[in-house]
Amino acid sequence: MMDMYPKLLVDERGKKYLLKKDVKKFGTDLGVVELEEVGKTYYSHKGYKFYLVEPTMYDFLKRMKRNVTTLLPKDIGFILARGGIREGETVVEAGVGSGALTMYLSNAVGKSGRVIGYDIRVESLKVARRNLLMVGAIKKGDKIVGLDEEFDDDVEVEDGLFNVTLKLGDVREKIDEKDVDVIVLDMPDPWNVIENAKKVLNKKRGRIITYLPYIEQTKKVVEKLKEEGFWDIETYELLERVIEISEKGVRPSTRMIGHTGYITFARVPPEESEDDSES
Ligand SMILES: C[S@@+](CC[C@H](N)C(=O)[O-])C[C@H]1O[C@@H](n2cnc3c(N)ncnc32)[C@H](O)[C@@H]1O
Repeated sequence: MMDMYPKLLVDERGKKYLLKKDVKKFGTDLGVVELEEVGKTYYSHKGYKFYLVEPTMYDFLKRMKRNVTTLLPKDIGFILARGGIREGETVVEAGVGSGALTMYLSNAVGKSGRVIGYDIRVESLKVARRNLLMVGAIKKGDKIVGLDEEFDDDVEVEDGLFNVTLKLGDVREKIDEKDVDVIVLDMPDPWNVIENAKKVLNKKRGRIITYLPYIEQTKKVVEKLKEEGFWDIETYELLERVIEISEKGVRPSTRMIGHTGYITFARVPPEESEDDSES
């Protein structure tokens, strides 16, 4: 994983730096550190302590390039858990944005599953492609379907999952995949996707998940889901509080994120059975 930035340098204050694998010397305001093996403690020329370790996916999420608002861990985690997204499933996602959610979807469905990420913006797809390449969700040289462009990648992850396909496309018009287990929509007008979603979702376990910043949008999507017979519909908003623990005492941080989005979950209706005789 994360072959391009396989090193995470952490100073005594907890400040973190993602470093390229060939970096052997790094300068900070706490001095210059000579770096060798990952998994060791080093000291700068000023005597400050540093850890050199592997970054987690969370470290990468916090520092990756982005050109749209990305989902936060609290919402990503709940989408995976309440959505019941598991190994082997086929997930369609739109829009991919910078690929924050895509990274975690890729991990959840594993080697035997796949994630197909749509976006209508080439710039979003290119940023997502780069991020996903670095975490081994896509392979060096992989193209974006629908975009006639070759990529000359300088990153190669050997043991990635390689289970994500990126597509330039509007899911309001068409979803190419069939027998889809989960559709996740982080886009402004998901109600325009519900009819397409209903056609391609697996009737045994197909689910849809939408993420929207406004309650008016959420009401509109829920009304459309009901109209199309979707069931097990639930909407959530999650609040996160960081707890500060110090000598003086323990209390929630005085600052918190006020609002991110409303997350709605629903299941597709099964087909009518052919035998409609009453027993
Ligand atoms: C807020 S961003 C998604 C962020 C993403 N969830 C992440 O965590 O990085 C919304 C994205 O939806 C894309 N989008 C909007 N309408 C779309 C549509 N009809 N089909 C596909 N993508 C769409 C936009 O181009 C934009 O990149």
